Amino acid sequence: MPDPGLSPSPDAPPFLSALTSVLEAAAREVASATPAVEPPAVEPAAAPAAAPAATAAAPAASELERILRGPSGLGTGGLFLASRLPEPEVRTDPVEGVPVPGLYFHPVPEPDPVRVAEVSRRIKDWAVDEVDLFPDEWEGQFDGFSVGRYMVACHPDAPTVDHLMLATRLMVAENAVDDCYCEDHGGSPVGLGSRLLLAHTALDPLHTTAEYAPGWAESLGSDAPRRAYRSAMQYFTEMATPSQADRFRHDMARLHMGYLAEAAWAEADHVPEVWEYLAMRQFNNFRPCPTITDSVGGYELPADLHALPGTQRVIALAGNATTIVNDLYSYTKELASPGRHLNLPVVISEREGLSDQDGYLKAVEVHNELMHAFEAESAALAAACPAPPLLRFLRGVAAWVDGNHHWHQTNTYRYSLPNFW
Ligand SMILES: CC(C)=CCC/C(C)=C(\C)COP(=O)(O)OP(=O)(O)O
Ligand SMILES: [Mg+2]
Repeated sequence: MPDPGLSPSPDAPPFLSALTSVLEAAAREVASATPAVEPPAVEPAAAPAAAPAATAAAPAASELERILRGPSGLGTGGLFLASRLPEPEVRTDPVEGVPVPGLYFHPVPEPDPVRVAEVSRRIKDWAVDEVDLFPDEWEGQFDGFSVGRYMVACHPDAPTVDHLMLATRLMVAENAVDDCYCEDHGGSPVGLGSRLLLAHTALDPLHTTAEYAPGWAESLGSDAPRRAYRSAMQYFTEMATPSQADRFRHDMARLHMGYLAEAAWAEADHVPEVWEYLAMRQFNNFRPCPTITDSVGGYELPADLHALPGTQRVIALAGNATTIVNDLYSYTKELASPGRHLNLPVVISEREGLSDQDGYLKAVEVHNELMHAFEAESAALAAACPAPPLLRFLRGVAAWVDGNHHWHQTNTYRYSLPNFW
């Protein structure tokens, strides 16, 4: 059974080692349960059997064999890339920025500087020449975001820079919508629903009559966020499968719903209950970034495996952990911004009568509990359904979680820690 590129580094955290040992055990089981001869290169597309529920017991060997094969039939050959990718050069020099004391995270090496430089060059060209993203006075903030470094750190298995650019354009476009529609670059809760819905049609197109279609099409070029969404989505749909594009649209609708809840509370100057805030932050969330890890990796997690309740829970837990990381590293930036910017430490302090410091420290504990739950559930899912595309997807989500922390910790242009220790 070829290793689908899942062998973790010797110092991999226990969670990843567990994933790998599950894959090796599954490989042994399938090898012992199946003849040594090579299966036919292309099998007639069989009617997809119901995907096995993520249960404590591993699926039967025949079912396991079907799952391990992944998607088959015409046109699926390209979904399985060479299992060994060249190891990118990584630097071990010390990085700027210190981690939040007490935070549970996995350090990652500094991303490959050659890839970082190429992605940074290409994304700047795209932003300036293709979508006219920002006025000159915002160029420093664009550069300071270091999106090239962010995406190379979060997608270590991307086979090419073209694949990395899929994630990078979307990340920039998503932040442009957040900054310009919701936050401090002209954002406002007033009328946000209308702006977000019209921008969403750049991802999820309007299907209408010949008379009204031109007005809609022209609107997609009317502001930088919509130009960015339109272009980034065009590039994405050219390389992703229709199922992956549909998954992404669903995740972006979740994101936009989260923005609307946050705006409703801002408009009323309301501080939600802690659980209400956590619910909002599960939607106003990095989720649309890790869930494209398969598209950026050049393979596909089949829709039936993505839809498993176990997969959905793992994705939600990972997204929640990554987004609370942002709350913790952006805390001082948000305290300094106009008005009251809600984040988990602020809401805990306000709702539970704790000092700023104690509210922050409790938010760290909430993050750690989410991270442990993510890793435990991911390992359980891998054991219940050890299909190579799912195992690779789970590893990709874990890599995104780790790269996201690395970027937040080391982006000292954008973030700094409170003096609570
Ligand atoms: C890239 C993406 C999908 C973003 C989703 C929502 C979002 C902007 C965040 C999760 C980051 O939160 P926040 O608005 O607090 O950003 P900063 O703290 O200003 O970095
Ligand atoms: Mg923030």
